[in-house]
Amino acid sequence: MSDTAFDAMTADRHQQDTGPVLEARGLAIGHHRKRIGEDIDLQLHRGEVLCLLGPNGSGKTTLFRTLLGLLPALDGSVRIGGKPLPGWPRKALARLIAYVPQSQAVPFPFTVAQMVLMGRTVHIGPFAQPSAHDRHVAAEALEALGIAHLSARACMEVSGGERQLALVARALAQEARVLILDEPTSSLDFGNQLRVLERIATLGKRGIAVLMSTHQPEHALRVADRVAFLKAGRIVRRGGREIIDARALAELYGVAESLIAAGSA
Ligand SMILES: Nc1ncnc2c1ncn2[C@@H]1O[C@H](COP(=O)(O)OP(=O)(O)OP(=O)(O)O)[C@@H](O)[C@H]1O
Repeated sequence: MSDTAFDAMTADRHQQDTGPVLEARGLAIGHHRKRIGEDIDLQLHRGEVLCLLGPNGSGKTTLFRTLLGLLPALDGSVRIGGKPLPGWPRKALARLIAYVPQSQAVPFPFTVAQMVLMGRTVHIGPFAQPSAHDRHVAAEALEALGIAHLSARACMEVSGGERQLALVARALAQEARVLILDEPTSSLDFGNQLRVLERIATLGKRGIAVLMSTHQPEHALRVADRVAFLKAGRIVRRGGREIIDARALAELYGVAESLIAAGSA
């Protein structure tokens, strides 16, 4: 599909706001053909922040990677913008969806600014250099996450949290319509957690669809329009923020309700 055709198609979809931008139906997920989850139905709409909560090993990352086509669906289907995932050309998908994985080593000596500028790759022609606009967007993303001062630093030489902020900045620079963020605040200090959450909420308001996982229910309470609980590879509960209560969390994480109540006292 040409870029122009793709733009026309997605612009048209956005105007009409037809259906979910991302949808899974009866999805089974796993590794090496071994199922770790099934019967997953999920819909993500434009301008919506959907938070996935679930214990360690419940399948959040596996689900994200399957939704992105990085792992094969073992059953069921994934549709992006109404079209089956396997029908999407890789490049078009890369322009539409940005993914921030849980942790990512950066083995090459890129600077933070260069890495964030890489978010623009999907907008730049095969042998072209980044334009002034590309640099501007990347600089804005660095600014938005409060890491402009790290621009010239090597990615290998910044802290894990700073690198995580740079990865979120790279996703912002990509200007994708769908963001999939795997525990985007996991190694951030309190202030940076709030900064990233605030950014996520803003993106939602701007019409970007965000699917994120978190181990902190209070983060979902801050930004989520909808919440889904994933337990042993199945969505066991879904709804608005109000589904996050002590009893539901106790059941999800297998701890006593009194322990949760004590933690929030
Ligand atoms: N590459 C792999 N090969 C085989 N099994 C895997 C692989 N990656 C993950 N798993 C298994 O799949 C299950 C789900 O893992 P996954 O990483 O999706 O969980 P998660 O909910 O993201 O966990 P966490 O909250 O700890 O990040 C786990 O049992 C895990 O051991």
